[in-house]
Amino acid sequence: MRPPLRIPGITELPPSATGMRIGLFGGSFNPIHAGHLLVMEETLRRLELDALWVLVTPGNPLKDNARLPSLAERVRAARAAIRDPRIRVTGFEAAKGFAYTWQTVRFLTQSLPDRHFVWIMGADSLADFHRWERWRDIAAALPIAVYVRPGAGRRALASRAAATLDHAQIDEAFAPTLARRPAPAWVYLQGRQSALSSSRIRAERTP
Ligand SMILES: Nc1ncnc2c1ncn2[C@@H]1O[C@H](COP(=O)(O)OP(=O)(O)OP(=O)(O)O)[C@@H](O)[C@H]1O
Ligand SMILES: O=C(O)c1ccc[n+]([C@@H]2O[C@H](COP(=O)([O-])O)[C@@H](O)[C@H]2O)c1
Repeated sequence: MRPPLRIPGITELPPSATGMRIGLFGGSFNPIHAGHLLVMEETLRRLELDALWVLVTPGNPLKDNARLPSLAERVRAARAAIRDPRIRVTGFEAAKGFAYTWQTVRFLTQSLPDRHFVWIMGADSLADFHRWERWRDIAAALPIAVYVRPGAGRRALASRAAATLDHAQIDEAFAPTLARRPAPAWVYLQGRQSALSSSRIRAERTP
């Protein structure tokens, strides 16, 4: 029998977790803000997820991470900001030595094949998704939910990834079925929006 998988920050993974629908929300969270919390709340509800795992990245490979606060600080702040017990925060990618999302996705989908994982991203991330390492493998490994973000919608829907995956897009009316669909499958979720961004918060902090 497979030994139980331990992921720091993700408490129990009981046998009853089989079939659970779990959202994976990766980010730099430098810092976490109300826009992130809105995406978590809305995707939990609209995708009818059982749980959501916040994956605090050691560093987005497409960003300059020279001034990124430590992983521990960002994990701590994210935990302090989140009240919903269905949401767990982990920085486990760093401990595993994963620099790229395809590695995280492959590890989780292979280690826990009886869970239904969905990757969650804001619309700005879809616009750049074709620049992610092995992005086609990510899209082939698990369904993806893209959440609307002010100023990013047009760029996202006109992006290379959206065009390549056009055949796999489902109507948002079917969002509750997304997690159980075979990949590739993705949905673009419209809804309440937040114009907040970490970069704006950082800029306002700088004297
Ligand atoms: N206001 C928002 N609305 C929708 N999605 C968002 C919003 N803010 C962040 N996201 C999404 O949350 C995830 C993590 O984002 P991240 O931690 O980089 O925050 P950010 O505000 O985009 O940061 P920065 O401004 O430094 O780029 C990404 O998928 C991003 O698209
Ligand atoms: O794997 C990649 O090439 C890759 C490129 C850009 C972003 N990502 C991931 O996308 C998530 C969002 O990153 P960020 O910085 O926009 O919050 C986070 O989990 C990153 O590790 C991953």
